[in-house]
Amino acid sequence: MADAKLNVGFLGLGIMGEAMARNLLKSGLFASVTVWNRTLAKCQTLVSEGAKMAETPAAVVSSCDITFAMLADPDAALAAVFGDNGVLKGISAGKGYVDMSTVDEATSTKIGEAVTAAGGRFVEGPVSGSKKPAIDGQLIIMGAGDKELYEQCQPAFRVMGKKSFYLGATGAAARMKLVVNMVMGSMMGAFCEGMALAEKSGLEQTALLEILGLGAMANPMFALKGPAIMSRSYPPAFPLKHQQKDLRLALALGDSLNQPLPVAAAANESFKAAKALGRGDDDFAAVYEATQQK
Ligand SMILES: NC(=O)C1=CN([C@@H]2O[C@H](COP(=O)(O)OP(=O)(O)OC[C@H]3O[C@@H](n4cnc5c(N)ncnc54)[C@H](OP(=O)(O)O)[C@@H]3O)[C@@H](O)[C@H]2O)C=CC1
Ligand SMILES: O=CCCC(=O)O
Repeated sequence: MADAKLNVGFLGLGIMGEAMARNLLKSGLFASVTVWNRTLAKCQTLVSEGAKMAETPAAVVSSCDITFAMLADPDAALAAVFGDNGVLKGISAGKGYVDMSTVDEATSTKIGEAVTAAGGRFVEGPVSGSKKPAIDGQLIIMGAGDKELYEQCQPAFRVMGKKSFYLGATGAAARMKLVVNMVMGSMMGAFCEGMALAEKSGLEQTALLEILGLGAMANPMFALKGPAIMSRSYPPAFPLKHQQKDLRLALALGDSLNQPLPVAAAANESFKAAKALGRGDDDFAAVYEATQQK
């Protein structure tokens, strides 16, 4: 992307995608930024800020050199590529497709093989960091797949993130992201149980937060989510349904390798319970609600 300005596209304008696409737009590095979202009305804000809009993934890809995607889950990622007027209908020789959604290796591999069979190039690029890091362009990007495309994406990755890692062949970044989010979900599950036990045993949750924050377990997630848990108010930054999806996919990876994952399996049960309570669209800190069931 160093020479002539490229036309870039973005599929999926949810919590993360809208912020990431906005940063591409604001950077001024690209000749154009063309966006698509399944619910097309959600494109309007970015269009009012200077983005172009296309009515299908195929139309985005055919008008862009590189298209990024940030979609909910494996079903969404596959639908955008293989569906009617999907990515495959717009791919041609040399075009790049970079899927930044959190999906499993099988999904990513299927997409990568189809894109390359059509003459395109493929990188998977899932991210760590939530709504605020996405807004601030401070995501951590895990890349794998076509190394040349990964290098060509560096200017875009620097706009969206603070650091990117090239991890190897397609699948490596998907696996890394699932491992990272398995640890995160397990930590959040344990943290919420601690908050619940503190409260039930007559301790101040604020005191627990302060004590945890001063010791070896201090971390930004407890500091950020602790107050939300105390107020039992969970505006979504990372929707709980996506955290449960990531635990489910990580457990499936563990199954396929005979890797015991008892802590993650228990955390997954808590997230499933919270989802059953109707908390799927709340922030993943709402797993606390599963600890409040009688
Ligand atoms: N939020 C976070 O903190 C982080 C999220 N992630 C991952 O990033 C991805 C996006 O997350 P986030 O932005 O929070 O999610 P949102 O739920 O806010 O957005 C999901 C996006 O996927 C689209 N979508 C859902 N189903 C389909 C489908 N069948 N076909 C096409 N498009 C579909 C939605 O379109 P529509 O508007 O029409 O519903 C929307 O654009 C997920 O994989 C998530 O795990 C990774 C890091 C952090
Ligand atoms: O996949 C979501 C990750 C959220 C985070 O890293 O804070």
